[in-house]
Amino acid sequence: MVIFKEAAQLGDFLRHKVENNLNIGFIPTMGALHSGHISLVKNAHAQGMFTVCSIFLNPTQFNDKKDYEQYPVSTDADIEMLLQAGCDVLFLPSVEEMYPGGTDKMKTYDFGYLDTILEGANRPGHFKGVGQIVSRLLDIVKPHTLYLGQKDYQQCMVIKKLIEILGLPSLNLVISPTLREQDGLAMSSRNRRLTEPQRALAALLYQCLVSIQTKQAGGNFAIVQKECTDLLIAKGFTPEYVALADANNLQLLSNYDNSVPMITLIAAKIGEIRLIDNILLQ
Ligand SMILES: Nc1ncnc2c1ncn2[C@@H]1O[C@H](COP(=O)(O)OP(=O)(O)OP(=O)(O)O)[C@@H](O)[C@H]1O
Ligand SMILES: CC(C)(CO)[C@@H](O)C(=O)[O-]
Ligand code: BAL
Repeated sequence: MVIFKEAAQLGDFLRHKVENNLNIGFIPTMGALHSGHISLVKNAHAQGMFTVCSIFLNPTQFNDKKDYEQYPVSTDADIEMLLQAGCDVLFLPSVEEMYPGGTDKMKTYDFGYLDTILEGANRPGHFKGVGQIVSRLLDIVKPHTLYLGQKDYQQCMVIKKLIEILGLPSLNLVISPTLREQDGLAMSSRNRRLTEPQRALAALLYQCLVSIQTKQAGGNFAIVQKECTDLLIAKGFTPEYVALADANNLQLLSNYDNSVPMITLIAAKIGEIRLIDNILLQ
């Protein structure tokens, strides 16, 4: 695996690979890698991509300074995992490399409705920062296929819109299923910050999602939503949302509606750690 810290060098290297008929598969991450990230790398590798992963803790997408400062970092272990997974290139830039004119100088994108609900409403400025960094990364890496995880479902929709705004119709987007721990907790870098008692409770998010799915037949979402919210609060969580939406466009639904594909999404804090999860209803 080749490691690059400079955008221009990586760009030159990848241009050469494309001239030699390789397809670039790109997996952007913020590091502290786990098996969920590695599943994306392995997927790209299995699809015959020349596989590029980036690790960059992007300051502009953190609305909470403490969350940024305490985000787990484990670069040596990350490199080892990427090597094992068959990753071809790791891009490991500095903040200066990604924001050469400073973080204020970057172009921003308007994601409209998507930025006003759920993660957008609860993390002001978050998607603006995601748009800034993903547009910069796409410009450097110029991938054929971009690999993202369903755990960040709203982010996937925002990036889909970004791809439209940037006018990149040939860029293929692959969204991979959420990898979970044995008790159902979605794998997440932030899980590392959970204390043992917090970790023991954390699978409650997934259990709530499953109960929202199970109770859909003839059910009343408002009742199930309240049950989940009350249960989360009783167990010491601070829920931010327990939502049901049209999976095509994230229009929020006040009740189950079998005429559209549905997704249920939760965000809740346990102590200082903010966790999100979702499942598509079947
Ligand atoms: N459990 C998972 N299964 C599959 N893909 C995942 C999983 N967790 C994260 N990803 C995907 O990996 C990519 C990089 O995510 P990121 O580096 O933010 O990790 P993360 O675990 O989501 O971190 P955190 O939840 O703490 O923000 C994103 O596309 C994300 O959706
Ligand atoms: C897409 C991303 C790498 C942009 O910083 C980040 O939001 C993430 O890891 O999901
Ligand atoms: N995993 C999405 C990026 C973030 O939480 O900032």
